[in-house]
Amino acid sequence: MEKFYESMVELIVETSTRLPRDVRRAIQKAKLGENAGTRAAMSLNTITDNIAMADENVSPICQDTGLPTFKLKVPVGANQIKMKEAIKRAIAEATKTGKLRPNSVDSLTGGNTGDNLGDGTPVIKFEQWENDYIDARLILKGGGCENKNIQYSLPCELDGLGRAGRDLDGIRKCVMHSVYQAQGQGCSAGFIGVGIGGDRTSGYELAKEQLFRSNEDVNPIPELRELEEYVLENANKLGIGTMGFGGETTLLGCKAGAINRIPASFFVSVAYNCWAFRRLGMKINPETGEIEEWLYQEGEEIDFAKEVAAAAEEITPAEEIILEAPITEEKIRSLKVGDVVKIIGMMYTGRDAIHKYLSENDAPIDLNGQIIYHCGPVMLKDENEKWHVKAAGPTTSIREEPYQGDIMKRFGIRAVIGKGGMGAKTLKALEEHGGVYLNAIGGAAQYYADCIKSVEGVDLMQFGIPEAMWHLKVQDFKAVVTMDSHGNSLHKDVEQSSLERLAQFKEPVFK
Ligand SMILES: O=C(O)C[C@H](O)C(=O)O
Ligand code: SF4
Repeated sequence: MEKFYESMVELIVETSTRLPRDVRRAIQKAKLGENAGTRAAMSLNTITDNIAMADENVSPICQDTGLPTFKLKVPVGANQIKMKEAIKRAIAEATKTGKLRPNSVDSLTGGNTGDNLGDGTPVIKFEQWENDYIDARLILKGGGCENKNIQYSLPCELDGLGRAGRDLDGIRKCVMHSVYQAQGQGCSAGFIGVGIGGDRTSGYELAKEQLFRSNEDVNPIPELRELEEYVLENANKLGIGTMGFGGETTLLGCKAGAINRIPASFFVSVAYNCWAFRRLGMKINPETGEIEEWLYQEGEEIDFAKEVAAAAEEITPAEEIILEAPITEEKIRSLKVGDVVKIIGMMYTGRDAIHKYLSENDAPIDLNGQIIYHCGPVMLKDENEKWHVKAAGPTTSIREEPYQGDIMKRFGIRAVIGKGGMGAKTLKALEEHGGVYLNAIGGAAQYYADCIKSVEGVDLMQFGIPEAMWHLKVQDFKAVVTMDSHGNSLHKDVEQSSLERLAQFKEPVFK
C-alpha cells in the first residue's frame, strides 16, 4: 500500500500542476485563432505563461484546487478500504506541501478542516472490472466553474432561443444556452460535459463522467457526435471569449452522453469546466501499487515555456497606467473600460467570508483609498513562521454582488480586483462613489503569485486560509478596467451582444 499511496501523491501533484496534453492542444488552438493585440489574445498569453510557470514551479495552476474527485476501476479482490485510506493520506500530504489549497469547509460552522479531509471530501468512486490493473483517474474541478453547471428540465423556455422541446433539438438549445449563461464567470474558454436523461442526480453524474473523456475522442453514437460537433462550432460564435472579454473562442470542448429516463422526466445536465481543466489518470499494478502508465498523455505535448520566450520579443505592451494605493477619487474617475492598469504597492484579499463580515463589522485596517482583491490564495508558512504565497489568482466576483457597493462606500475602497465582472448594483455604486472594477485573468495563479513580493500581514484568520484577509505587497500586477465610474461595463455589453448572437440559433437544426 505504501507504493499505492506514493502513486496517489504523484497523481494529485501532477494533476494540480501540469495540464494534460489534450487540454494544452485545445488552448493552443484557441490562442492561434485570436487576433494579435486583442484582449482575448492578451488573456490567452497570460494563461499560457501561467501554464508554463506551473510546470516549472511544480505549483498549482489555479489556486482553487477544487473538489478532488477520484474514479477508480479495480480488479475483483483489490482492497478498496485500504485504497481509500491511502488516497486520504495522499490528499493530506499534498495539502501540507502546498499542491492543494485547504478546501474542505464545514457547511454548518464554516470551519476549514485544513487538510482537505472531511465528510464528503474528497470524492472517491470505485467500480469493479474484469481487467487485471487499476485505472485511477482524478479531476480537480474548481468552484467557479462548478457554480456554472446547469440542469434543464424539458420542455422549457430559454432566453434567446425560445421553446426547447423533448427532442434532440431541444437538447441542442439547452446546451447552447448553458454556454451563454456561464458568460466568462467559469473562466472561459471552457469545456462542457453534457448528460442527457437520468434523474437529477444521475444526469449530473453522467455530465461529469463526460469530463473524463479525452477531449479529442470521437463519440461512437452518431446523434451525439453531431451534437458535440455542432455545439463546439456554434458556441464559438457567441463572442463571449476568454474570460468573457469577447473573442473567437468561448468553448474548447463538448462531450455528451445519454442514459435512459423515466417518462415524466427529461433532464439535460451540463457540467462546465474552466480552461484550467485538471484531470489525469494512471494505470496501476494492483500487486505492487506502482504506476504502469499515465493516461491522457498521447500525442504532442505543447511546452508553452518555449513560446513565452519567443512571444516576449514580439509583443509591444499596451499602454499601462500605474495604480498605487491610496488612490484618489480623481485618479479613479480618469480610468475607463479597456484601460490596462499596473498595480504597485499594497492590496488586501477579501472574498465571501470577509464581505459578509465587513457588512456587519468594522474593518480590521483602514481601507480608505485601498484595493480589495477577490482572492483565496494557497499559502505556506516556512520554518521561521513567515507566510509565502504559492498560488493567487482571482475568484468569481459576482458572489460579492449583494455586499460590494455598500462596502466600498462605507470604507472608502476605490478598486476591487476579481474576475467575471459584477452586476448593476455594483456598477451604480462605482458611479456614485468613484470606484473601478478590475478584471484579472482567472486561473492564472502562478502568474499573479509572482507579482506578489511579500506578505505584510493577515487578519481574520479564523475564516481559514482561503478566506482570511491577506495584506499583499505587489509589483506590476496587471489588470483590465472592465467596469468604470462612468456607468460602463464590458460584462454588461458582452452579455447583451452574446444574447443577440444566441438568438440566431433559435430555428430547428435537428429534426
Ligand atoms: O475559490 C477560488 O479561488 C476561485 C473559484 O474557483 C472561482 O472560480 O471563483
Ligand atoms: S478560478 Fe477559474 S480556473 Fe480557477 S478553478 Fe475557478 S473557474 Fe477554474
